[in-house]
Amino acid sequence: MRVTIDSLGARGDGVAQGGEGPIYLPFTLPGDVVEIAADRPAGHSRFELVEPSPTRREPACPHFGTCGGCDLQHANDELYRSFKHGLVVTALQRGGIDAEVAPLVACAPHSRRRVTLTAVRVGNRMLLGYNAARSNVVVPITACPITLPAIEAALPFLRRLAELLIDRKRPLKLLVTATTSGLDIAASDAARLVEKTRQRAVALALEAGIARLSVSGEILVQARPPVVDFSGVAVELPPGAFLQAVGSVEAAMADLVLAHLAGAKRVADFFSGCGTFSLRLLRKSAVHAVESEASALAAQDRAQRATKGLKPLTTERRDLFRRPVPAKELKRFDGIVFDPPRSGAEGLAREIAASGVARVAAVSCNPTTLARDLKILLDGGYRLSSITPLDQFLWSHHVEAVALLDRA
Ligand SMILES: C[S@@+](CC[C@H](N)C(=O)[O-])C[C@H]1O[C@@H](n2cnc3c(N)ncnc32)[C@H](O)[C@@H]1O
Repeated sequence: MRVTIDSLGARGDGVAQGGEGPIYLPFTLPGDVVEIAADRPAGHSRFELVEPSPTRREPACPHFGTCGGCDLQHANDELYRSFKHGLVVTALQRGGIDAEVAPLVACAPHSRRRVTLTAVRVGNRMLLGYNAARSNVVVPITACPITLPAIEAALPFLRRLAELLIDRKRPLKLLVTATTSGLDIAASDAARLVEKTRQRAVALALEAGIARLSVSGEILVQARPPVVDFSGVAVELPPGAFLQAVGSVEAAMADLVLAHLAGAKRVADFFSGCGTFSLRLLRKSAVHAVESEASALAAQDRAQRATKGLKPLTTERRDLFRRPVPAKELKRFDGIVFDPPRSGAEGLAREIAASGVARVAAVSCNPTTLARDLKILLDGGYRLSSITPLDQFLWSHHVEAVALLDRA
């Protein structure tokens, strides 16, 4: 069957209309004409590109098409950016919200400061890379044009490190973060380390000049504390702690949040992590930071104490899904920022809606749960003053957004 791709689906696959409903074809673009051959031998592509769309361009990476990390390297910038913008527009429409969406804040290639690599042993070979799309198969990589050059250059070292740490029975994960003091590597699902392996891993890490190596939360070696800079406030990252993936996009998110909450005297930062927003807000507002990870709260507390001229910070360890802060306790704040995991912050949004706090900034990595939470706030009397999509996961189908609200 010959079809023309007419749109992109939410996961970045091309969509064509077949007789029995939509057909999703990975790595195709609107305007592509493809021949679908369902009777091809197993393992072969189910379709052939007959006529390429004018929106195609040469992918930047040799692994594009097999590696599952990127969905859309073959799309030109205009199509790619309108796809990401459209993800937020569609989520708002489906959530019953009528709002204008600001242009996408884009990120450049070679800007990602954090990646998670997977290593597996296949026979005598050790493969280090990313999973293929929707699969457990690891595609070994020799390049990764989304990451900062420091991470790409470390791939040979990371392969040698994985050889030492890998457990034969399960995939090893390496969370690699480029900090201002060097690479921070947090390994998980590693083999049980005997003393000799431990020493070899430490020697290898020191020789490669990395800042810190930790395995399953235990620091094996720290040559220098891994530090990130939140607009002039230096924070020492706990092993494995959350960090926004691209520094420039994090700064753009923070600019939006800070401009909206300017003038607030007491701000609550929910799902605060290591203080991405709270530490920046502290230049002008007192902040109460709430988060489930004690190490992340301790990191921002230390950073606040070590930095001159900041307003007071209080921290609270709390499970905000099980125990959202009640509306009556929120009334002591005049600004709120919340930045939950993908599942969103439904319970907290209900409390905020009932609180009457003047200004709210909602940050999200999932447009669908964001739309649900925004609807709760709008129904509770808030007005949406802007919503901005931001791209931290270049060439993927993921998009972040910052929504700014005040009382109507
Ligand atoms: C998307 S991150 C945002 C962190 C921070 N705002 C930032 O920009 O770096 C979500 C944060 O929520 C925290 N978290 C996850 N589940 C939580 C829960 N049930 N209660 C409170 N915090 C939680 C995570 O530890 C993580 O730091």
